[in-house]
Amino acid sequence: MVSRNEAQGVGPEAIRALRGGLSRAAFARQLGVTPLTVYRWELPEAAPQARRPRGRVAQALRQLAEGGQPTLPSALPRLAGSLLPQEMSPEERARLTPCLKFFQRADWRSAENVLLAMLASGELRSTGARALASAGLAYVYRWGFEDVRRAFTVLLPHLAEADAGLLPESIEVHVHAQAANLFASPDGRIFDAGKVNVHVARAETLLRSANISSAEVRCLLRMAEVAAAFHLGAPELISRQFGRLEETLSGVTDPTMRLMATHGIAHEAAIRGEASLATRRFRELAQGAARLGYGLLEARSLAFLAQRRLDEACEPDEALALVRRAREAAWDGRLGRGFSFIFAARAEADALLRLARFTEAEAVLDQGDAVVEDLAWTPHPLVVQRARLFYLTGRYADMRRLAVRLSSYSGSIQQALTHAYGVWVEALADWVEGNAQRSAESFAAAHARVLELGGWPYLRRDSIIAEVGARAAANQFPEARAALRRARATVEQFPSAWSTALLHRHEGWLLAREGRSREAREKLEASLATFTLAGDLPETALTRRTLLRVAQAAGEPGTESALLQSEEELRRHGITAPPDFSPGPLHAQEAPPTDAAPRLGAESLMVPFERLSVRGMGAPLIQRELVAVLEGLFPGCAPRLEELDSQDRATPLLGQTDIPASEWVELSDGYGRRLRVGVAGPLPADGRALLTALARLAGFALEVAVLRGFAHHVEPPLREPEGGAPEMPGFIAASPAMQRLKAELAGLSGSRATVIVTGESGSGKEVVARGLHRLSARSERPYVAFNCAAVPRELFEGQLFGYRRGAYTGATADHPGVIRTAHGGTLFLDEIGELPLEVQPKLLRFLENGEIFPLGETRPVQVDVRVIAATHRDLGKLVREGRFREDLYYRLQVVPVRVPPLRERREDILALARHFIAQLTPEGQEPPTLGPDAMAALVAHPWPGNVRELRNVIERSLAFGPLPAVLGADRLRITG
Ligand SMILES: Nc1ncnc2c1ncn2[C@@H]1O[C@H](COP(=O)(O)OP(=O)(O)OP(=O)(O)O)[C@@H](O)[C@H]1O
Repeated sequence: MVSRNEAQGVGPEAIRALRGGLSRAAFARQLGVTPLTVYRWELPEAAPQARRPRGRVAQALRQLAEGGQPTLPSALPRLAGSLLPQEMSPEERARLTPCLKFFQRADWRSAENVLLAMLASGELRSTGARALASAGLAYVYRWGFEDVRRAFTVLLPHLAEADAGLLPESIEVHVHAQAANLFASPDGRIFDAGKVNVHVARAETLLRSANISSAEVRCLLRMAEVAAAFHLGAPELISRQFGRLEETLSGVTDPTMRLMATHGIAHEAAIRGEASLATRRFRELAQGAARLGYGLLEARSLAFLAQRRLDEACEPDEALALVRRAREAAWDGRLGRGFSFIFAARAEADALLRLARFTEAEAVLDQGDAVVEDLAWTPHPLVVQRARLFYLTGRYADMRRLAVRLSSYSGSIQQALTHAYGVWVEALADWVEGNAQRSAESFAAAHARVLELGGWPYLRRDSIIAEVGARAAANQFPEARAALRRARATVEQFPSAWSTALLHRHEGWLLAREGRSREAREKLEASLATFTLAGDLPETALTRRTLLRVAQAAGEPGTESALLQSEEELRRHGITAPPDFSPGPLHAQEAPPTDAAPRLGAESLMVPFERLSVRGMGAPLIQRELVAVLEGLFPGCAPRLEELDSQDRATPLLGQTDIPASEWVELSDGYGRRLRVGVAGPLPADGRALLTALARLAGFALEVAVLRGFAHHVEPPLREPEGGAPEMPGFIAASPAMQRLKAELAGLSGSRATVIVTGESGSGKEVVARGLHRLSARSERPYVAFNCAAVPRELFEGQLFGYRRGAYTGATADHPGVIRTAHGGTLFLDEIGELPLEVQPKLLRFLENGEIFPLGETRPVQVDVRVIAATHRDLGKLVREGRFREDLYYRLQVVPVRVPPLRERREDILALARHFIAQLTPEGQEPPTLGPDAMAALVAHPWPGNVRELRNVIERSLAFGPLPAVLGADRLRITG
């Protein structure tokens, strides 16, 4: 205790005793002085920098030291609280630590239950432990359930404790990190960028002074900064903060946090206009979150993926399916509707608008807006869809009201951007009301505003494209041309098939007004084609009407009735949008084409080339475009697309196959698979050349789509090992496909990830598994193969997980089980499709946390094993049939590796044959060489039994009689 004498003088000992368990910084905050001052008080009297408390502070401290009630300063009574236990006890730490596992697995429900139970039971006594538990709970509510307000309620008392300096530094840092994220959260009533900065700064100081090195805390701080920059609507700041976040991420091991941070990074790519990268990232994130069972993040990623795909002009049903999955993952009764729901609503409404399902679209927008209201969020994310709804259904007064709502938005979330959207909606309202000039000015103003703000490619693109049309309508041709150049550059920079189609329409309109009706029609045809293929009913109908009006103005006969039909089509869809804004006279300077025969030659290539070179199209759309273009170019020619295997056997993909094709051209699908496009004759004179040119262009477009990640299935990137292909003795890989596979295996050698190898029976799956083991750091440890098809059901669990003696009748001795046998090494689970259903959850548990429960054992056993599974069956089908658990399926699909059948890689046949001849020739004898007829026979055989069949053929041919010098076809005896 502090002696009266010491207290009188408030010497160093007295100060230290009064400070007790408080950090210097916390103690200093209590007293309203700096930590340096406290430091100086605590120095021995003799030290040159030593100081003593003075004045009212000294008086209050003396009173406190004497056990009396301090009168001044007012913060001091709180010091009494500081004498309660603050530091966590080892027992408390032991109780709290296991919760980390729940966070890492995104098991939010368990984390919530356990933490609530601990807080309610009173087993956590110290302020430190209680604060840490609450910070954990706030984390669960914020990231697991998107319930920011509940998170706040939980954290708030501990923020007061942190302010009062009542928390140990190592725990205070967590409280500030959570607080920073809550103030940065997507809730307009809570968001406060200033407070984010304060809490980040306080956490940073504590990290430094207490020397805490936690990558996870740093990552959380960076996430808070990024979110704050995003809500402020400051793209440049977002990019800068994202750079820092990415740097921090490298040290983070918690898989859930990695996903959360990666989600932010995907967003940043979208904001920067890196469309393909964003699509790829959202797709991967959705898969990663699904594997982890992190419903909310899966839903959010799917919502953004749906929006990305719509931008790429996917069919609306695809987007609706993604939104449906998002709803299932999060909102179908499991979670309240938070921020992410707004984006699911946006994608859903967009898709419904494309299907002309206006009432449903409006209902979805209303649901989304209810969340916007509840969160005091900016209304702009749903604006484009709402404005389109009003435009298509002729609700112009509503459109004006929407513009006012945006322009008068006074919230703090992306205010400037929201106002820019307001200008855009106003411009649209002017447009539909026929005020082209004012509309053009407003679109230009919206565009200028968003350029000033930086980033935000969507509004940039939408406003500049609209300006082209508005300028054209206002007869401002030079301005329209200037806008067109800018619009083209913008679409180049932020590719989107749907936006390109829109730009083509506006450009067509401009050309028509300039009197260049032939070119106008080509643009409009290109636009029409993309909208048609994308299944966008309203835009298709509107574009068709514009096209017909241009044709009519150009004096083309027969357009009257087509126009009537077109109006009827619009009516049928419930579209009341005016024909075109301020139509004005169209000049007909060019004679319309007079014959209906296919127009060939350079000119006729214009539209097809335009259609096939739209940037941002996905691979399926390109394929459909190719067939549609050919249909248009050679009417009645029955175009079709087929895939060819290495034996030239064709599988039809698209188009008509009942009329035999007379012309074929091959192209690649961008992945190296062969396609061919065919048409039935007779073709015009230069038809063949045209077909070839278009096939080449489509092949090129497909390749670009794959490279840019617009293809449907993004294959894993190949990681070339440093210094060329890896050494894998005995693994024959002469074909490009196997070379790629080898490089892929080398890329996987450093990882612990579970790999699933698929491929037909005998194709070499086990060889791949062994190769992977040999390449890995585990190569010196055991490699254990276990065939799931070879073990009787009732013995399965024991064989796999092991058992204690007496665990069941017949268990006469302990058995470690194959998993434990493989400890430190690799376990190859062959025929995983045969795994009994009842064992599947146990294997899943093992894959997730490395724990097994041997039979008869009461505690789990931790094992370090890398699993490589293999199957020749279609696991997806087994899942659909209910014979394989979906969760295990996704867990296994972390890294899929496909071994192609031998017929798809004929370059390997002779290399393998020579390898087997060398291997099977008895020692001391000269291996025979292959005769030319044998080689021809080997290469021609389809090898339904794959490499195993080839090996058997060679083995048989060497087994009978003396070895010949040259192995001829007669000795090979290939059957089947
Ligand atoms: N790339 C290769 N290089 C050398 N040998 C190979 C290669 N691929 C397969 N083999 C040989 O072919 C035979 C069949 O291979 P493996 O057992 O790996 O096929 P699998 O796909 O696992 O078959 P299953 O599905 O029937 O289990 C083995 O004798 C193997 O050594």
